[in-house]
Amino acid sequence: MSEVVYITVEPSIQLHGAPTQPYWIHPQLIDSIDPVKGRQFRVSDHIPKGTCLLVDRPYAAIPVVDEPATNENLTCSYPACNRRVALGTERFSCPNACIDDVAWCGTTCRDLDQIRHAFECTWLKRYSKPIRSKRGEYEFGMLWLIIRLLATRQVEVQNPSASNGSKPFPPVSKHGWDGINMLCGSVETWSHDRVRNWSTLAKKYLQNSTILPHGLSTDRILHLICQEEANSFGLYPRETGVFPIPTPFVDRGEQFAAAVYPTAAIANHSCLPNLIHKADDQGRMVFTASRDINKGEECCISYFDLTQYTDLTTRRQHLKNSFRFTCKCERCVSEEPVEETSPWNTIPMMDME
Ligand SMILES: C[S@@+](CC[C@H](N)C(=O)[O-])C[C@H]1O[C@@H](n2cnc3c(N)ncnc32)[C@H](O)[C@@H]1O
Repeated sequence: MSEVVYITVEPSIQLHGAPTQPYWIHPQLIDSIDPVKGRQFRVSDHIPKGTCLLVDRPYAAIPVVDEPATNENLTCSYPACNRRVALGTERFSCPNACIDDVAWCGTTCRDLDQIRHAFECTWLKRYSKPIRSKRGEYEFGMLWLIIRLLATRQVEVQNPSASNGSKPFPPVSKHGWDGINMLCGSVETWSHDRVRNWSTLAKKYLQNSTILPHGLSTDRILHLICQEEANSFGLYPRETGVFPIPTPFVDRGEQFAAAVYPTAAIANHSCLPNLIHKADDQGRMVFTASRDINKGEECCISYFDLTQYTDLTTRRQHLKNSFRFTCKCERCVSEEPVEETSPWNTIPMMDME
């Protein structure tokens, strides 16, 4: 077993023109449709290494931490803040004491987040314990992220002008709930067993009710789970996608949150990525060119930690299990074993008549 070396690294490359807006796209980053992969990012001009290409705000995010009351990686629940609520600083928890994972870094964030949190509060109080004990942390996190997607939508419906304030990204992406609707993933994407399990969860815990007044059908909620599972990002303390893998190698660290980003989700995967990605201190997903990118080239991230799955078989197996596609990136294709051709296949067949 290889040994993981934990050291903290500063971003290895300099950001050019790092943006300050909550949402930002480099003017040369364009989107198009690939016949096999669907939506994709390309660049319309040469991009130098180190250029920041995208900053996307999460539509919804959840913390993923053990022992939240004492964990220093807990993030502020107010989506526009999302900063870590470090231990030692004052934390403001829910007045209804829903769950310890919900906390704000100050009373301003807590007050501004009142309407959004009200949507999830009763559900969390009622279902978090039974789901966690019967189904485990993964399924609890998945359902909570769905609740937070629905909560943002609710806020958007109630106050359309305040919801995002960011320009849509034409032509194959939209922002806000419209952007969520465009995410790939459907019941056809996933295995029958997984869909059946999610269907049970959706019926049991996510139905439209007074506890959860979202107005969507159970089928639409099931579709949303399929989309969320195909598109959510884990948030880690260090970058994902640094390649070639440095020696001694540095993994990306322990996951502390999960989030859905409507625009960042357009990026396809490559095992030889030209983008590195990492959430900034406000949970915004930042894409940065890890090398010079040629005009017209596709821009890809890595969906997994490249230090963890290194050979062709384990990389493809991991992507198949987690995302249900066979990776056709240039690295995988170039590492495919050359099929032995029998000499008989190359001899033209004679007409024996
Ligand atoms: C997060 S989405 C990326 C955006 C997606 N192309 C779309 O149309 O919205 C992930 C999906 O894109 C496709 N995809 C991404 N990277 C791929 C790759 N290297 N090879 C084949 N398909 C890929 C797969 O269908 C995968 O389930």
